[in-house]
Amino acid sequence: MVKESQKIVAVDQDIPVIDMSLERSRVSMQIVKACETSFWFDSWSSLGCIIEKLGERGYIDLGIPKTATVGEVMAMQRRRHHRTGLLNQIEEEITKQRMCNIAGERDIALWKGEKDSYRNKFVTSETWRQIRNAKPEMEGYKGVWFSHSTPKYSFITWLVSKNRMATGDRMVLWNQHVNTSCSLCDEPMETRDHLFFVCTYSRKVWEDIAKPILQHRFSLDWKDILNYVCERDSDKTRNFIIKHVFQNTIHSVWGERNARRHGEQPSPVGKLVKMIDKNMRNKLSTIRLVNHGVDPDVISRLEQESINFFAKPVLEKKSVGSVVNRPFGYGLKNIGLKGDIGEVEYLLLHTNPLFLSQLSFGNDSTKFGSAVTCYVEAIKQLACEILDLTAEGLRLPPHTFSKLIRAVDSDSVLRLNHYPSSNQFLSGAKVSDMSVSLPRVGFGEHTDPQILTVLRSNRVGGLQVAFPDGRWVSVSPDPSTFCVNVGDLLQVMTNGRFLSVRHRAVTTGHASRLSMAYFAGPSVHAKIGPIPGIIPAAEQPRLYRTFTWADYKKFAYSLSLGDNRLDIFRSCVDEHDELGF
Ligand SMILES: O=C(O)CCC(=O)C(=O)O
Ligand SMILES: [Fe+2]
Repeated sequence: MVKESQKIVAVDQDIPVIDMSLERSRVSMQIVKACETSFWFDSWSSLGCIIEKLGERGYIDLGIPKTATVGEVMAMQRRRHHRTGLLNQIEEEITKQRMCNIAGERDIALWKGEKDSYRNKFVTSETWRQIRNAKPEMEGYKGVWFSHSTPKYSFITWLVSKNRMATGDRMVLWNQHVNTSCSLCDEPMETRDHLFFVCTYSRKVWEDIAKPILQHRFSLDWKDILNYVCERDSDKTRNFIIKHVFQNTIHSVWGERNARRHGEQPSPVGKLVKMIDKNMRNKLSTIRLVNHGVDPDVISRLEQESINFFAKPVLEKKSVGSVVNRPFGYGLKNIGLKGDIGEVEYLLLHTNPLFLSQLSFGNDSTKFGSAVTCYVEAIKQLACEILDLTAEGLRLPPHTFSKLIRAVDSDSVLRLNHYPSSNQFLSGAKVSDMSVSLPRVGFGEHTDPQILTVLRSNRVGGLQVAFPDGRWVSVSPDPSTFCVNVGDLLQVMTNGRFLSVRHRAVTTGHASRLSMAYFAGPSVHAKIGPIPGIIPAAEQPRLYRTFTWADYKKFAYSLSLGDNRLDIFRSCVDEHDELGF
């Protein structure tokens, strides 16, 4: 039983290791009945753990071996009289248990929960609460620890909020001759509250970054800022952005301060602002949409139709594409025209109503067609809402982006991807031939070309997103939400303020995965380039030249899936084309 409770603590490597011999008496498991219960190490009586009361000497004093169970002691032990009261008390407990006559019964493990209640169900969170030593909540902890925070930023913010950084006022306590002045502005005493965000340098950084977000709540006072950052905002995205920007600024200002102390060249305010802005954009290249308002029926209808479709024989599936030109229609393993291969089959559909009306899905034509149409209509609406919010955030006219999607000749597409389970693997390998737990490439690494992608998958995971530091991070599957990815065109139009996100899908074959990706694109004739309102005149050069979506597509077809398709559109000179926005 003791081993059992130790195992529980060791399950998750992220949970700190806890010495159960110290915690056992307070914690987890109580044994009310006896034959597998350790006499010494389980808490079977009102005295708690006997080993903790007597120590190892107790084996001799009581004449009971270390490995004895309560059941064995009940059966064998004859009552003895001792000189010490505690030993006699234990003898009494043994007698009491014997009178209950439980020796031969099986154990029932009860887990100690809140308010000292016991139940036979194990709940990790309750056990964790029992074994941890809860300290009072730290002031401002909500601004320090939050989900999806960047650990290195949270860590520094934690130290700063506890005022534990080696600022001038603290260093002078250890060494009177230390230079206490602020390395950023030469103020004679560098304190936490001065460095963040009163100093002329960090104040400018904070103003540039945070004023547009915080507006009338903008402040330079450390306490005010921390309080505001900890407030709950009903808008979760805004909440996240504020916290992240706050932490990122602290991290960057501290980095700049250290660099200067160590004799490095000062960075101008603009450089730091750009860096923080870029980090933020990287964080937001993929977002998850919850409470999106799309009718679940519309989603499940298309999901069911897709399942039915992919269950058909390959020849039948291929016939769907017979009336349309490549790349539309059914695809099996081959992605694009350059030999990219994945463990996937898909159906690529143009969302133009005329195109959809030309498709034939055999007997199920009307049902499939109407499921696709309803889904596309709902997701297009959602994509436009997101794009309008994006335009608002960038202080651009409201429909700057969405009007491209709403255009009658918008080139938006829908791809239904099916990653089969191991017994359906497309390569023809038998289950026994391969290790199903080794992830295989389902859809190779790439960025999505269009403006925005709205992606939904079933309960099976597989989507991974590349982080700037090179890590691949798995996106947990949640069929009730959508993942929204920034596409190449949005990167161009925002002159790199948003970055298209590199992602891929892997498949282990444990279960069949279905994803539905709506790619919101403009008309093929649309001119794409950085939107004039977004280029802050002298500070940031125009990163891309103007091109049409047709130009991009033509070029993209000549490349492999993972190639960078934007490099050739990078501008060398500062152009001033008429974009018509
Ligand atoms: O299936 C997925 O999760 C990703 C698919 C994808 O990236 C795509 O279709 O472009
Ligand atoms: Fe994609």
